[in-house]
Amino acid sequence: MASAYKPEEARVPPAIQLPTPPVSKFKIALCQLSVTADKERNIAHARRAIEEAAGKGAKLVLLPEIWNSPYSNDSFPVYAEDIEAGGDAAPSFSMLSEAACSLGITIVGGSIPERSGDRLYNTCCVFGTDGKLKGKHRKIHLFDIDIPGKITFKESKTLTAGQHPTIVDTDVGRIGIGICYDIRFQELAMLYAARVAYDSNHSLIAGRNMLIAGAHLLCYPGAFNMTTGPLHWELLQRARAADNQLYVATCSPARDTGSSYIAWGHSTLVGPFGEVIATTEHEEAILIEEIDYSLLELRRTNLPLEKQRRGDLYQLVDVQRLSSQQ
Ligand SMILES: NC(=O)CCC(=O)C(=O)O
Repeated sequence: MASAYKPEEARVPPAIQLPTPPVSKFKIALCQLSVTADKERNIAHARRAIEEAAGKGAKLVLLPEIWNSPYSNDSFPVYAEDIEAGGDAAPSFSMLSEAACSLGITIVGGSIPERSGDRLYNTCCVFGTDGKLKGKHRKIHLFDIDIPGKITFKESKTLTAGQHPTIVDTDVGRIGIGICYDIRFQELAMLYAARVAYDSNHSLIAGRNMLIAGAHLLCYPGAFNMTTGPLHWELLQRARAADNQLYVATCSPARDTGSSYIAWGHSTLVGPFGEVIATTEHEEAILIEEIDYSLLELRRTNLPLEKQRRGDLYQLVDVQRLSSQQ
């Protein structure tokens, strides 16, 4: 007997169109920066890199995970900034806001240690072309791993995990944000990619730094390590891009073999077919590449995964959304 399955009826609620991005083509810059123990130098160095990227035509600049501080549990409390207080309490944050405004670009500001009350977070701030904060993502999945003889790290010794996925509407499209270890959790990327309208006007869900309905691009500032980096870094980026048929951009600090945590480097841009568009080695670099959003529809027409998804057998559930409805 023929199956009664009708994919277009199985989705609840129905998928909406991918939102039309405000630009079709633009240049993104991945600034793979060297990071030192000198915070002032790190800030000035990042400012120069952003300016150079903008001078070369980048409309979106992505910075690395923890670019203003060494990546260590000893350093996080020392270098942390009070983003909500701003001003002198948050010099890295203030620099990014000023740079975005004066250069007229969007900045996905990598991440910095953030202090909020008695808690510390690993936080990415997104700035619009007016320099205003458009979104703030606190790393949701803390990097706690133990591979004996290779790498052991426990971010949870000092950091608290964020509680919300973050998707931001910018002048260069709808961007889902994750920080490093967040890339391992495919559900987060799927949630960002899901073309499901929860609110009739797609407006912000009350009290949450979150908007759902079809990201064009996922940005992951990240500092993978010398053990998992060679095996997983590119694999995960390509998987997130191919599964969700969108762009994925990552940005790492440059490698410093003298530091306690040695970053893998290899900042990369991946297209919606899972193809590596551009990548770099482990030294300092500013990678500038074009993003062409017309490829999103093309690849989704080539491979109509959204129509073929078996919503009658499995569905992605946003548990926060469900619990806010109860
Ligand atoms: N900073 C991080 O989250 C590192 C993640 C990482 O190296 C991994 O293997 O995952």
